[in-house]
Amino acid sequence: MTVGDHMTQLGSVMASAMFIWAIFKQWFPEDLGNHIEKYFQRLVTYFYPYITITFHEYQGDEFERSQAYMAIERYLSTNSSNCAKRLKANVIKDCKSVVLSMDDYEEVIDEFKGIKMWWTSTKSIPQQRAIFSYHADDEKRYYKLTSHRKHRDIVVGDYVQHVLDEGNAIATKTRQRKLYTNSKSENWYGNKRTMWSHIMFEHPSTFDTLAMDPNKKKEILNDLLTFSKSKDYYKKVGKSWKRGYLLYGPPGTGKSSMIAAMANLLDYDIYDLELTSVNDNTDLRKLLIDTSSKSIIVIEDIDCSLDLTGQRKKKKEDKKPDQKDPIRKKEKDKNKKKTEVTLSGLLNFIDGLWSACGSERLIIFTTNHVEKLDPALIRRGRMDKHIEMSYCCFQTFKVLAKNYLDLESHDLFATIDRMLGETKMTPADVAECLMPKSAEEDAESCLNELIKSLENAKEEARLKVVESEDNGGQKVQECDGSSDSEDD
Ligand SMILES: Nc1ncnc2c1ncn2[C@@H]1O[C@H](COP(=O)(O)OP(=O)(O)OP(=O)(O)O)[C@@H](O)[C@H]1O
Repeated sequence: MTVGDHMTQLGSVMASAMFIWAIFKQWFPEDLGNHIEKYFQRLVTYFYPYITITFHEYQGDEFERSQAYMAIERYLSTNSSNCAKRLKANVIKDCKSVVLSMDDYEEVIDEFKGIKMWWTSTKSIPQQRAIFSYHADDEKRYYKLTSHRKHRDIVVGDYVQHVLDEGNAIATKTRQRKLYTNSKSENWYGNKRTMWSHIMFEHPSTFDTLAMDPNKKKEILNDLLTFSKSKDYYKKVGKSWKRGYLLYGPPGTGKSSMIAAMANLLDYDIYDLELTSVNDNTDLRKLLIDTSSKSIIVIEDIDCSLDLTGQRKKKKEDKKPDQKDPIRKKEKDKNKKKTEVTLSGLLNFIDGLWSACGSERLIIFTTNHVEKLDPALIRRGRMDKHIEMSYCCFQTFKVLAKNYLDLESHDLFATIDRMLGETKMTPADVAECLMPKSAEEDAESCLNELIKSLENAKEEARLKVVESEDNGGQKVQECDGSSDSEDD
């Protein structure tokens, strides 16, 4: 008879005993019943020849999924999915591959140094669950490892460590990066797991495809690589291992493309934090705690997300009546209603005590209006590196021409170089011109289209200047006129 058979028999004997006890318990006084139950449990433990260890998905009040649970999940998916009969399938990578894991209450057997280990995946459902308030997220999952008591040292020491190491190694090999976004605070319920939702992150932008000044690009690349290798350095200087980047520049200059390239370079997840969906500072902290290491937390268009812009300056401005500008007042009121996250809450999020949870993290703000931001928000130490993404220059154009047309040189390049110096066009607009619109369109016609667009942009800019000069002149005349009338 195998250990498994013994275990099954013992299990059923004990289950029967428990059942009988449950029937008779009601006939005993409560105190006596509890006493008997306690000693009965001890007796069972004494004779039970196995040890069991449970690994819970969430431990105590922690927000994060247990690292051990996740490592075991990966280990069992890889090593035991062949023998499990009931499996859960997770489809990943655009439905191209499937990862199998044990279904609830499924059992598999693993072998280590000739010793059998039984793994069961189980879940507990809250006892006082009300039928209407019950939600799948309230279930608490755990893995149960059972083995013979005589191998206790090997099981607790070597085997558990082996499973965790293997699980972590699998994670590194099969890691699929994710793009998270936060759901509205009102929709968080159950066991804290609904704060972030995600999709697989598969953005093609890299530092090779990113069009910008090559020296600036190299500097950013080196900065990122140095950061990712500086765990010990950060520890030595007593700083938490994170770095802040401020990306600013007009729309269409590649701020989002830069973030994607950073994530691809460092193999990090992205948390796209929508501040307007966060109720208050407490919720902001909860979100932060629920992010993982090796990640980028992005707040795009920080100037629009919140009424955080130049709060100190704002105090002075507040004295100016908003009645003069009803649209601005309306906008401000709308922002106030949207969220109660404050500047100090956000500063805490970036470098307060809670920000030290997790490590190897980038925090990135993007804005189209850097001048509007409160200096406290972007001072060095918070936003360590300020990166300006600017209009297309010739160097930028050359990268785009290589990406879009496979061209490294052309007779028209000289004209484009001169024209880019004379007018402002974003890389997004240049890229649009360079993209062939039909199979017949060749590289030269794309370059000609770009030249035409540049001419148009130059003409539009010239007309704007003339118009504003005219308006300026008119205003001066009006002023002169009014002073004349006063004199009169
Ligand atoms: N510097 C760049 N290098 C390569 N491609 C770029 C660059 N800038 C813009 N593009 C192209 O233009 C598109 C829009 O750029 P992107 O979204 O990165 O700009 P953005 O600055 O984030 O704009 P917004 O401020 O409106 O979000 C991208 O999909 C990309 O194809």
